[in-house]
Amino acid sequence: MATVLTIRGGVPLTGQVSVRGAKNLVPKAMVAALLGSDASVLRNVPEIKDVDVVTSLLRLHGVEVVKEPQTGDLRLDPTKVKTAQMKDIDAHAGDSRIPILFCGPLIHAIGEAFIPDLGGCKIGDRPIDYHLEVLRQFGAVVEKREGGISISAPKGLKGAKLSLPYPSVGATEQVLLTATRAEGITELSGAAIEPEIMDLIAVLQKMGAIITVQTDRVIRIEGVRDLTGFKHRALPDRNEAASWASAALVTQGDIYVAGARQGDLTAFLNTYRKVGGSFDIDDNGIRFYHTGRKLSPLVLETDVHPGFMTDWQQPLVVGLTQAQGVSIVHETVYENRFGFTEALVRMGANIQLHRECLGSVPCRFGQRNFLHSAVISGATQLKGAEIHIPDLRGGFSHLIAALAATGSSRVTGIEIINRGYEHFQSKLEALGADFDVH
Ligand SMILES: CC(=O)N[C@H]1[C@@H](OP(=O)(O)OP(=O)(O)OC[C@H]2O[C@@H](n3ccc(=O)[nH]c3=O)[C@H](O)[C@@H]2O)O[C@H](CO)[C@@H](O)[C@@H]1O
Ligand SMILES: C=C(OP(=O)(O)O)C(=O)O
Repeated sequence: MATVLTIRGGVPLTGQVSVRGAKNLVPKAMVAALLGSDASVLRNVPEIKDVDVVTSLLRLHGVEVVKEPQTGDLRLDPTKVKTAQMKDIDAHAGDSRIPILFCGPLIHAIGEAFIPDLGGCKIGDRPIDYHLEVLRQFGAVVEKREGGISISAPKGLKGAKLSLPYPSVGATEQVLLTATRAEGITELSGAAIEPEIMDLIAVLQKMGAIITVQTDRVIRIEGVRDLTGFKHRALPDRNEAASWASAALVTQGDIYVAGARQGDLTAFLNTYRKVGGSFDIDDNGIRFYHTGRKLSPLVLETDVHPGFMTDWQQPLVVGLTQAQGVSIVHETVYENRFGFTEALVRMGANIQLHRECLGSVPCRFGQRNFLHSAVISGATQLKGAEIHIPDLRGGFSHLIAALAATGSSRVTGIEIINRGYEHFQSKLEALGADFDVH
């Protein structure tokens, strides 16, 4: 029987939550452990589904993954790494996007990799052409097979001069994880430079890698033969922090997010201030709150770092339904990230989607028939509805809309939220949300 969350809206969320290691770093640092000749220790690991998926995939490859009972730290020992059974790997098809990052590390460790079809949020086509192209340039041979791909490098992996057509986070990580132990020098231009990527570079440097981040999105990696294990504390989850910030705005609440770091959230904080949200920063976290004054509409474009992160867009759009006037949001990272607004419209929001680029950030989707710009007119009173959660951030957005709405909402599909929000039900409870689960 599917779990149903019944939410009675209208209660401002107030109190404190903590964010731990970032969903967009932790599973990748776990994959990096495969490159070491001895065990690694990763701290600040959240209990989220993507960590479980990668734990399982690593174990299938003979990596010992042990969680310290006291601290929750993960100890990852790759010394007995081996080829996994294809059928066991395929059981993880559709679970997450991380398996594609196993390619380089597994080829270095055992000469081959079988990768299941990827999962992750359905917010666009999400092809892996950049990943496969860079891997081929390192000398890998990729074969499509039923349920995934097989990949090997009969002549070894060799450094290469690479260029990404778009600063893809995953493809940049693919290059980092492959180049560190490839023979010779790799130069990547058009790289993504998100804070999670910088943290992965920190992990790899601790392992013995030589990586230089140059100006203008160029990263240079000098391949080394061997790497050791690492000890690392994962950077906090800035996307979860931004989600709770939007929850405070939407429910007229006041939430202290322990662990949130200003430096990772600069673009978000600027936007939050412009819309009329307030925040106080201290050494341990950030307090986000609604001031009681009217919210202001704004024009917003998502972008790669250091721009406004696409994963912040969906929760903030709910905030914009509560602003007085017309806001415009141009999504330039994913072609199909506004599907979640359908439920908001059913709840009473006034949102129109457009195929045109309503903004000035160069965008790949303009002439291609994608509803990737939104016009939001507010403020509108949201009312409870039946909701089925479509994806991670869209789902969180639906939850906070339901928490702000009059009446009650019946929400299904909440398992998706566990992919990126640790213990979200107990956090909601701690913030005073009125809901039950059956
Ligand atoms: C687990 C993880 O870290 N997920 C994050 C990561 O996803 P992910 O790494 O999948 O996102 P990318 O940065 O690769 O994707 C950005 C854009 O590039 C396109 N693309 C990407 C690869 C490719 O081979 N071909 C291609 O066309 C995608 O379809 C998308 O339009 O970065 C995104 C952008 O900050 C975030 O929203 C996700 O939360
Ligand atoms: C799009 C997201 O994640 P993933 O890449 O794991 O699907 C997200 O975290 O919002």
